[in-house]
Amino acid sequence: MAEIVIVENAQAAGELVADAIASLIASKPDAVLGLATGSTPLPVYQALAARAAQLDLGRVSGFALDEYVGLPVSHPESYRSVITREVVEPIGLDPKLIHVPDGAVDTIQSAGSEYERAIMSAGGVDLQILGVGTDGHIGFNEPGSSFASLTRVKTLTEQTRRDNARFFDSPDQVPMHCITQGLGTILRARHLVLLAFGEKKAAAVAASVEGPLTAMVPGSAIQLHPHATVVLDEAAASQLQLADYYRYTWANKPEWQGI
Ligand SMILES: N[C@@H]1[C@@H](O)[C@H](O)[C@@H](COP(=O)(O)O)O[C@@H]1O
Repeated sequence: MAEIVIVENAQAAGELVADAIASLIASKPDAVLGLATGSTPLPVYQALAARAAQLDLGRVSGFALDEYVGLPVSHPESYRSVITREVVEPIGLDPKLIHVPDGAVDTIQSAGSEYERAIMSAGGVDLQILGVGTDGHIGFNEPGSSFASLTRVKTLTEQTRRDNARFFDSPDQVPMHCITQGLGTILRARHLVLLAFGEKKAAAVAASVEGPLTAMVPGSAIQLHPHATVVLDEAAASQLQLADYYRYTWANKPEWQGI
């Protein structure tokens, strides 16, 4: 089972995950980070930006989870733009080392396999940051996604398009298709760190962490991973049956052990 850490708030979660990333970079200056979009990982990026001056980031590379298909990269809500604005610039990563799947329609047939090759040739992802959708999706792997899936095109559910409509002028501007790392791609990363905050994620978190392994809940794939950490606030943890056990385990964890 994943290690579940329940913290006071999103800011504390951001600090905790930034600590893990900082120690990864200290021991491996060419670390490969798996980057997620969405509002959830923002406290991690903010905490990293705050300590960027103490980190040697020149060789750190990154791979985003997903991208919309058919949205020009110059669009402010393309994930390429979001990653540049919220991750690369504030933290000061080298833009040449940051990869986002290519959502251009004319090359979409080969974009998935090219992305898989790029991840492999970088040596694989060391630490993958993940959020979770209200329907349990990770990346853009909607319910029904195979646990063995690799980077490919998916059709977004109505629920995901509604959830993401807040970033667009109207819901029908949210693209219908995306290209996303598969669950199989995500499971190859050496450490998964899934974050979730707020009551509206509580059901997806409980299903992912304690529910049965099922393609109906893509987040449940993390149960297959040998090193997965789930960082939650109280509201997101509110439907977990074993919450007291997770608190007890964390409180008694040796100080020298990170996440
Ligand atoms: N593709 C992204 C996911 O990677 C993200 O986890 C999810 C949740 O977003 P938020 O963190 O804003 O709740 O939204 C999008 O669908």
